[in-house]
Amino acid sequence: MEHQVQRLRQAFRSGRSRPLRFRLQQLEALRRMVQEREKDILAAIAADLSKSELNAYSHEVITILGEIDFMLANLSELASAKPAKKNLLTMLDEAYVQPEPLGVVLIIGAWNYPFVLIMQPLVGAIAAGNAVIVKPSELSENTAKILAKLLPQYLDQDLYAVVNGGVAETTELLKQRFDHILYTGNTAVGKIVMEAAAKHLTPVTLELGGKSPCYIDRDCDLDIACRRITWGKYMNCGQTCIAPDYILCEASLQDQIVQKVKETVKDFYGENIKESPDYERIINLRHFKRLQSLLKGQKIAFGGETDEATRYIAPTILTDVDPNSKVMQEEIFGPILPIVSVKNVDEAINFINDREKPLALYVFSHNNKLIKRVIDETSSGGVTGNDVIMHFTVNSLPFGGVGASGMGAYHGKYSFDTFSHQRPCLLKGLKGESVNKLRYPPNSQSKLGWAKFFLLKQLGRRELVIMIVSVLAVAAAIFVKFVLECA
Ligand SMILES: NC(=O)c1ccc[n+]([C@@H]2O[C@H](COP(=O)([O-])OP(=O)(O)OC[C@H]3O[C@@H](n4cnc5c(N)ncnc54)[C@H](O)[C@@H]3O)[C@@H](O)[C@H]2O)c1
Ligand SMILES: CCCCCCCCCCCCCCCC=O
Repeated sequence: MEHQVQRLRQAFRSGRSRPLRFRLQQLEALRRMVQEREKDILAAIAADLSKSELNAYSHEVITILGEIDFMLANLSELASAKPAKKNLLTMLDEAYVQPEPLGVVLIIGAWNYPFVLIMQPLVGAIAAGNAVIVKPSELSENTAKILAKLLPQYLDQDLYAVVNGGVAETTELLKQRFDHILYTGNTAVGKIVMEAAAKHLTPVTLELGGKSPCYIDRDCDLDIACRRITWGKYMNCGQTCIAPDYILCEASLQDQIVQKVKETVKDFYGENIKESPDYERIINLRHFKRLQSLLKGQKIAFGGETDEATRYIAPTILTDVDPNSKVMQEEIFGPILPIVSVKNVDEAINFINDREKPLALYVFSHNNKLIKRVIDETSSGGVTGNDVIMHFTVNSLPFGGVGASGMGAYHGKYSFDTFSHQRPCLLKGLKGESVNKLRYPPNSQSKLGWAKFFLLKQLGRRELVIMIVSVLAVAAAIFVKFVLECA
């Protein structure tokens, strides 16, 4: 491992990853890889998640093609130096912020969207000019294998590497010094990653999970709300970090919601859900058993069937759920949708604020003021109003958590920024020592007065013009006086 990181560091130090032309070439190669090897990639994702290739394409491949296209179109602007506002003391100097690559970065992915969660940060890290090691999840082993096979065929092998393996390999990897780590996965391992990173003072982006609430207001089109929630909850068999984890609503809405979700499930997946190519399976037996245990003692209003041999769990709704029950204590990450009743929106807001900050928050209402109020009075990684999941798809929005759901963000410009250092640069000339005397010892009251004037005075464009005109006027007056006196 140490040797591998060293090799990448050496390649990074050679400066090869920095020129924009090189970064663009690598991103184009990545796009070629996705297009030319689409079949292999889809087959791997499909095998890992019992997913149809059509769904693998729309859940994972579209996002990556969009992200690569965004970077190709915007890289030169993102990577350019941005002029910075100056003060009176530095008025004649050049001040700008120059994004620079961080160095060698590590990206650790999770199994539930195994392609996106490696590739999307990788696009940002390459665009920002870094060397990168990616560590796909061992639980989605087919995608891990295809990434290890394909990435070296298309990308510069000295700058970008894939390490595959489980806890032992990741633990070893985390002993190495990186310049940034982006980790996606559960909170417990997030803490392990952050602790390992702290030993080297390596900054981290932690893309974690949590229980994302979904509040349905009485003043709402329930048909539409339930259709959208059904899509987002049961997509990928509920194994989506931003799936609506549970519903909060007034008790009187509960039965209607159950009925409408039930009808939508039938529309989406047919009479025999097991036969539907659009309904996935639970990733492994451990998660299957964990999910089964969440059903114990609950009122199952719909679904609840399980089949261990195929790790099938039907789309399920639990009603009258006690907030203290197990299903409300951990992120569900499966196709189980509890409904917890609240008296009104105030109680919903308190319910959300009494718990860890979630990765996503959803509110359904005709009343925009109510939606804004819920946003203003709570906190979460991201929000979608009157829909679920969709904020993930907008790459002009930063994607990430807050508090227990993570730190930092990526996607689009935010990925570029995450993997860059915003380097402040001030370039001065070697003249102007008369002004500099103000900061050289010995200090005095008068120097302090001038320092205050130069550093604290906020001059807008108008004041600057007045000042320049005044200086010119004084100069002109001196000149005229001098010329007239000499004449
Ligand atoms: N915020 C997001 O974008 C996002 C996306 C997907 C999943 N998630 C969250 O991730 C969780 C599900 O993922 P998971 O954690 O089951 O995925 P996982 O089991 O695939 O683990 C994630 C990564 O951590 C590594 N890992 C596991 N144990 C480790 C250890 N002891 N030391 C070092 N590395 C270790 C794995 O090898 C893997 O690469 C959920 O909570 C979900 O909400 C978040
Ligand atoms: C025309 C149909 C297009 C549908 C696009 C929907 C894309 C959904 C992508 C969801 C990906 C969510 C990944 C979340 C990562 C966390 O688990």
